[in-house]
Amino acid sequence: MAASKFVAAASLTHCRPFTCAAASADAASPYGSRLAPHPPDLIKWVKREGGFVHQAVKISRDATGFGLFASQPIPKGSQLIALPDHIPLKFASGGDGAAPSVLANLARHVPEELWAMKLGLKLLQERAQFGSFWWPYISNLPEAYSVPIFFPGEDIKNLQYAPLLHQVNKRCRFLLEFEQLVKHVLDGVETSSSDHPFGGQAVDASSLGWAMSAVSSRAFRLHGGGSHGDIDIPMMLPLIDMCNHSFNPNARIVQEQGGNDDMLINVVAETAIEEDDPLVINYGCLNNDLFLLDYGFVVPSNPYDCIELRFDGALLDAASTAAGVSSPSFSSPAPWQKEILSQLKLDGEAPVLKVTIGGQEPVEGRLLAAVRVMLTSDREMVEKHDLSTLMSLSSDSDAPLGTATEVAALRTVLALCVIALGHFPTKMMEDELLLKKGVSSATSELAIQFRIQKKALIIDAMRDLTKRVQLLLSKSKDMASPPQE
Ligand SMILES: C[S@@+](CC[C@H](N)C(=O)[O-])C[C@H]1O[C@@H](n2cnc3c(N)ncnc32)[C@H](O)[C@@H]1O
Repeated sequence: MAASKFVAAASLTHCRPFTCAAASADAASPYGSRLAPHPPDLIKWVKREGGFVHQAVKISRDATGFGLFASQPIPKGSQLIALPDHIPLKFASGGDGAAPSVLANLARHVPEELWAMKLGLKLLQERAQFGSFWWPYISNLPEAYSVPIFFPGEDIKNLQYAPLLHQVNKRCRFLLEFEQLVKHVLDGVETSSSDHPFGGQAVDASSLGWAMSAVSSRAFRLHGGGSHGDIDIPMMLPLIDMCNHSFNPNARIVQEQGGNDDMLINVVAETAIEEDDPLVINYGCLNNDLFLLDYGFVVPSNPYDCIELRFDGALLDAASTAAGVSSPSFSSPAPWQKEILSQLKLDGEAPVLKVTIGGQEPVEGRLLAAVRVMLTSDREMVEKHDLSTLMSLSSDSDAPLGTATEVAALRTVLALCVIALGHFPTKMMEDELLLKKGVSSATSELAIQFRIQKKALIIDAMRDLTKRVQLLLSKSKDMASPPQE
């Protein structure tokens, strides 16, 4: 109706549009552009609002966009940043202490695993509102994110790794469905009404995706404090979220209970920091799937990266046969073997069939134990060991069920690795050549880096397992041959 269109147009003058401010694309760092072309100084804002920022902390451009750096040496243990309770952006934060009902209603439809979307709704609301307390912070947020939900379809395919493709598709589907739901709910709210959470603006999958990515790449889950007790509350921490990630951090977040049940959030120097060093914190011991999905980057040689496989009798029979086992029986375990598989949660009620290769161990303990147990008929020998021994690959020459079984088990896992590598349409050398020649976009580069890292970790696991097999074989040969005179 014309009348309501007029109202909508009028009300939009009171809200900030979701279309981004024109910011120049930055070739060195395509994700460096911010929502506002010239956002206010975040350090000054935090100080003005009662926070503390160490005099040597500065914000500078780097390859990731921006980061925090030390402008002079900082001694270990120094307080770097402190944020009082009213600065973090939380879902329930707002004038009256409770989320407005339309927003709360929308948030109820967000599944727990996509918690970032819930806080994202609050972020969008504050982004839309002229005069928002958090605008100095929000205007400093990146305009775009390098997470795979924004990859062109070709680069999603270029990831070549089914578990991640599944997650990306799930998130994209959710955003498209949620867009419809938001539209439906907002249809029932007058655009000029103060109940409208986005100042009368329509919200589409793209702005929802922007908000979800802003939160997933920058929010921290910290103790709520006060009435929230020990519950982890996701919150966006202005300025603190300018710290980039490292598994060797020189800073960390520490929470402190202030007066009136308020929570003070501090960043403290964990080591002495040299002049010009970046201030880095550990985002968590995550695999590259999560780093890419939530943060839009890949950690090279990530010690927590792994590949997922499904524990499947037919797949394991094929791997075992390829490894030279004459008649493997993964598809038809004996009752006593089935019992152990159930204890490993690989059979029985509500099994967890996802197993991993790589990461902290070359092969997940549950998979190793299952393969060992399935490749022996010696029930008595198996029953001499507890589950943790069967799951462990502690020393190079451990063979709890005997050398022959151990060699067959490790070769079966090696064959699984070969099968997993075969699922990637390109070889690692081809990928490396592509990167060397130069690819056309940052998203293609990220997708190729991601799949190179997956292949590299499989190859590392294969090297480790091969070494173990060789050691076992040489040890058993030594024992078989009589000592030389
Ligand atoms: C919490 S923000 C850190 C500040 C961010 N660099 C900026 O420009 O606003 C997290 C984002 O920084 C980038 N980032 C952080 N650590 C990184 C790292 N080790 N390697 C590459 N990118 C990183 C990623 O884009 C990530 O989503």
